Amino acid sequence: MAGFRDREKQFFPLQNIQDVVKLFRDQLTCGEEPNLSLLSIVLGVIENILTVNRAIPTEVDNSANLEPIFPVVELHTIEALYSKFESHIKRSVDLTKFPGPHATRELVKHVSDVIWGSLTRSFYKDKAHLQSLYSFLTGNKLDCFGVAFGVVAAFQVLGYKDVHLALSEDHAWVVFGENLAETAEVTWHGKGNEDKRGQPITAGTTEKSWLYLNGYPVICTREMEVSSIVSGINLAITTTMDSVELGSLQQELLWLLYDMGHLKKYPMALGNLGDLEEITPSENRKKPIELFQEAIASSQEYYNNQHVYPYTYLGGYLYRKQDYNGALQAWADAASVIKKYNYNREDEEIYKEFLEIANDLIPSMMKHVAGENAARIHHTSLLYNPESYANFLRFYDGICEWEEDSPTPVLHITWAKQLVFSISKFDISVRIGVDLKGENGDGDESEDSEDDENSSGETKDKNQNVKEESSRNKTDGEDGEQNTTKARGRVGRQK
Ligand SMILES: FC(F)c1nnc(N2CCN(c3ncnc4sc(CC(F)(F)F)cc34)CC2)s1
Repeated sequence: MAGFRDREKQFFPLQNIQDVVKLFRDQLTCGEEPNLSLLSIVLGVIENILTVNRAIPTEVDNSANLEPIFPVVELHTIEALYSKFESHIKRSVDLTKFPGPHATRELVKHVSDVIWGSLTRSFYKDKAHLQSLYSFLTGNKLDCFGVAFGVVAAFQVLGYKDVHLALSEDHAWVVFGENLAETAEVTWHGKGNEDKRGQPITAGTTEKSWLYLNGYPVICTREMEVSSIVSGINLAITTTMDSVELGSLQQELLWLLYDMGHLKKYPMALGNLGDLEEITPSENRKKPIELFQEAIASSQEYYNNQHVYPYTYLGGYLYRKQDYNGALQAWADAASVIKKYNYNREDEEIYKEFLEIANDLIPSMMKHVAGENAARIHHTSLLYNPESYANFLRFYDGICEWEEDSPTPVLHITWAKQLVFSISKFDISVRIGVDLKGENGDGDESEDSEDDENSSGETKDKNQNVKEESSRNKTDGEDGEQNTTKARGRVGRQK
């Protein structure tokens, strides 16, 4: 049995974060493919101990031992799980019927059936911590992403190099065959949708569909498949508490992958790293805002700017930083992406994202600035800012265009009520386009409003972005736990 080569064995036992980083670095630089099954099992063992099976020593006085709890991961634990996966896959797939170097659709469907067939019938598929092979091997449970990843890891165990993970913002499938020209569903999506496992993903399916990113999904290399399991580490101990150690491990591994260029074409992983940096800034590393902007640039450069999450990552961050003008611009940009799609019943996740922005975040932002008397008096508030108003309108315009020609309606009475509430907070001067201050762009007074127009025909506005540093109240719970300070609703992976 192939099992482990001495090269992996030398890194065990894993006693701390640096040991795990060294194992990953070796796997990513050793010249051969990184071993997806090994790395998924290692992350699953650590995640399980730090979140699910948190053995907090009750009798020990926790306030005394400030040492964070990092589990010691023994070689025999990993070896046992790895060989269980390897033998399960090799025993279930008779390759004599599949001679060629490339996978076939029949074989992809069969491997998907092997993974699928091992899952316990009744488990709550939305639960957290079901994404790794550890969950598959110890609990026979996998979430939607986990099944797709499991198929790809199984093909690596079988010696195939052409089966790779394809990722959208809320679904996963595989590409395979010569030049990765073939696609196949291998997992389910959402609730109450019949799975289409084995079927190709055709142009008809992907066109104007957010779930398939209009044909611009992330096509993973082996190294990007490693990025996907690192990005998929779930820090949640409870809905309000995250593991500090697990977050630190995820952050270190994402920087390792970033430095090696394996996040370059993976906008969501860049956004994930930006979130981690907001919570626990690393010295001498890029700032969150830079990472969110790199995620946007990645989508623009590699995915025809068809991804929405890069803009909502940025919008959420700016909102938390109370840079409300910036947040409105990012959300208007997000709406300018979604307007190119038609909304259908399998797109609920992105619907929830825009619903929260329109009916929760923007209204509470308007309430917040309406109370800022100083900004009101000096007209520096966004309520007097024509650019903010323009972004606000562009946001709603994008959502209306998204709804046009869609088989499923988007807007309903709550959207309309919240629109009326928010729009009424803008000052009459920006809504009717009169510049009450009478100042034009170059600062001198002039009655004639024509002069206020600059070359691009926009009314220049002296308003600066209204920014106040928000003091992020991070309160640590028990030793090694941290209240999640993320203001956004969870999307995509199951929390
Ligand atoms: F837009 C912001 F508010 C977001 N905050 N978290 C967001 N997530 C975080 C995690 N996430 C992801 N992060 C990395 N890779 C992937 S691949 C994928 C689709 C599926 F799960 F494979 F089906 C989801 C996803 C989904 C998007 S968007």
